[in-house]
Amino acid sequence: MLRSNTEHIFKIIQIVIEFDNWSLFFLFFFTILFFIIKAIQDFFAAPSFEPKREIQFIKKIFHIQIREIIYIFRGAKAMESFFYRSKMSGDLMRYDGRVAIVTGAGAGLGREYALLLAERGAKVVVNDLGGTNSGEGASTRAADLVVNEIKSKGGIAVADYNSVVDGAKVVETAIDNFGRVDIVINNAGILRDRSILKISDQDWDLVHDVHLKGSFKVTQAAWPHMKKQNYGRIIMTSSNSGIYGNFGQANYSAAKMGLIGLANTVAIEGDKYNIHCNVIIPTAASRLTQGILPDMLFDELKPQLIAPVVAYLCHKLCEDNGTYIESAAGWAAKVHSVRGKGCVLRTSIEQDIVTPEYVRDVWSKVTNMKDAQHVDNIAEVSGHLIQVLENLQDRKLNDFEDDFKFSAKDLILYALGIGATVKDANDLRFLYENDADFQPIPSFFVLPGLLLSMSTNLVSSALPEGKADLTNILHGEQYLEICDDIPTSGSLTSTGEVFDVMDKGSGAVVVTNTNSFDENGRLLVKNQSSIFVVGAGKFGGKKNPVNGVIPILPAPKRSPDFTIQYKTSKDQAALYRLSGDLNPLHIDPNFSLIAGYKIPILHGLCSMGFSVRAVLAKYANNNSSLFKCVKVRFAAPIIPGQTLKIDMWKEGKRIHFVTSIVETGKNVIIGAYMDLKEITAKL
Ligand SMILES: CCCCCCC[C@@H](O)CC(=O)SCCNC(=O)CCNC(=O)[C@H](O)C(C)(C)COP(=O)(O)OP(=O)(O)OC[C@H]1O[C@@H](n2cnc3c(N)ncnc32)[C@H](O)[C@@H]1OP(=O)(O)O
Repeated sequence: MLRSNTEHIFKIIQIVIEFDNWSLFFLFFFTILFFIIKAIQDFFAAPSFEPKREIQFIKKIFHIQIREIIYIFRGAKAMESFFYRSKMSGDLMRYDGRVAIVTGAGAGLGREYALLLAERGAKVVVNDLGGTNSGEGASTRAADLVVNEIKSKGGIAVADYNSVVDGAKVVETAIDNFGRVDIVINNAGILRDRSILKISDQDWDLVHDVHLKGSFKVTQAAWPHMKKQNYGRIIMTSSNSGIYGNFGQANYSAAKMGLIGLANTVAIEGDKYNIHCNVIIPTAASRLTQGILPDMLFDELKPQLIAPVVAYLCHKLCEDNGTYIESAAGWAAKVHSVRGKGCVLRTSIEQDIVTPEYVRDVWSKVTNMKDAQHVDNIAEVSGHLIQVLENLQDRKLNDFEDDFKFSAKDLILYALGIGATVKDANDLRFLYENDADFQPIPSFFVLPGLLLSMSTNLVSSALPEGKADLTNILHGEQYLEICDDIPTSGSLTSTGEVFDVMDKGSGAVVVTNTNSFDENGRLLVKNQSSIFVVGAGKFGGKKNPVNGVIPILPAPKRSPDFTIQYKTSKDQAALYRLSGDLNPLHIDPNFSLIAGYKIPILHGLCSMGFSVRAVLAKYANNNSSLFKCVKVRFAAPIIPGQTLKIDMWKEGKRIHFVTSIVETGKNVIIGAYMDLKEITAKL
């Protein structure tokens, strides 16, 4: 028994040494360990018996365990080889019955492609002119060596010494020797590196002939055969020198980029005949890259690490068509172009001029790649242009986006900015975050829309000529609608668009629409702002608004139902601006002079906030949740410190109001109304 156990242990060691899959080995090792521990446990748990029988029992146990260990390890070994076979060879990709032409196959990448395909059953035409790197001379040696190598390994290959420019002859070699052609790998290439000034016509032509024309000619000659057999796999070889440019390689870069263009169309034309054309963008150590790449990189760029990628692209299993694959050093990735969202350069379908100044003003939008996307085909390009025109017709111009975060502190600061005061006990709910009814004053939500307009070129993007800037813009009108329950803190995302542009002679009126959504995508707020751009009129635009611009409404003719007065403070604008509208027009005397005002004027939205407070206090018991919407026109400027008189008329759930200045009697807000969900005032 001892002898047989020793044999068994040797057997186990031998099996373990042969293990390739160590994770599998450890799995089984621990299974066995578990068995042994279990057996020992069972033994000690068993009732006591005579010592002799005990020794017998231990021997028996060990004998059985060792036999079992062998069975288990043998099982593991069998599984290991099964895994190995199925991973490495079980579904071995073969090319039996396929005929492949590999151009420039005398060395480097081409040689590796030829060897790999031949090893896996393809009959290979090893094309190589046998010239130098720069395309001089010719020799049969390079192709012959590769053919001999293939044959010595039992493969089938034939040499072809034609220039790829004579593509028909290359393909003839395939047909004469093997009767068909299934795979074309356009790999032949030369270099004639010179900086742009020094490139001769010959440098240009030769490089283009070998890379671009050669690929075209071989592909064209193979085409009828592939079409007839309803099968073909074509590879074009491009280069990062083409995609990114490389100093001294203008000729080569142009040809390599040309190959991508060639592949794009060949892929489209071949699709219905099951002829696929893909592009490989290799970085490989070859005679073309020797001396160009750093040594450390050069050593790792083994062509045999790229060949399997190309072999896969050439296999019937590969469904890609028109794909560009970059590969190097045992790494591969798909490459494709993307296009930015872009920017419409006209304000309406009627406007048929685009000025360089306008392009300058929106350049950051033209070049913004934030939402860049891949375009699949040329039909998508035309489809997109049609969409642009339809949007222009519907007056949907460019989209703008902005984020707006707010907390209780912002609500309180805003409330103070529009005159809420702790002197009025009813205002505490707007000023104290621990108040049981703490809530925002609804007009706070004009801010996301306004700040989007101020932080982007939304308004100036609408004007065909001349910019809108802080020296010539005035807030003309505002509409605000609250669409859902409003929170006391959160983060909103606002999207904005220019909705209308009017030419009022003395100025242009740009109407913007902004929608603000909460973190869950819920639409909370709609804003529509009309910005009066002084001096930007007379551009030949239309005068009247389009449908959808919310009109102002005249107040009823009778005397007001109710009036409230609020005195603004001299610091009103200084306080209000801290809510975000930092326009210097409202605080900087020098700036206001430039804008045409003797002293800084109050923010329009600040006076609107005062007016909303008045209506809310009178008709909604200061309950913001009853607010639906408000519309105002800013008819004249207000100086901080002036007293506002808000006259109100109740018409159902609509409260019309006009705001005027007590000291001058001048109307500053006209055509205004606020809609409530219900009225709480007892009249
Ligand atoms: C970039 C990001 C965006 C930034 C947003 C804003 C940032 C803020 O910091 C800016 C502000 O808060 S500015 C302060 C608040 N606004 C004001 O004080 C403006 C007061 N209004 C005025 O002075 C004049 O109405 C005035 C000067 C606007 C127009 O007066 P006039 O030139 O005399 O025009 P008028 O002859 O009365 O009318 C000509 C046509 O224009 C229409 N119109 C008049 N006032 C308008 C107004 N406020 N809004 C919209 N349209 C207005 C008239 O209806 C008339 O049109 P039409 O000829 O078709 O009848």
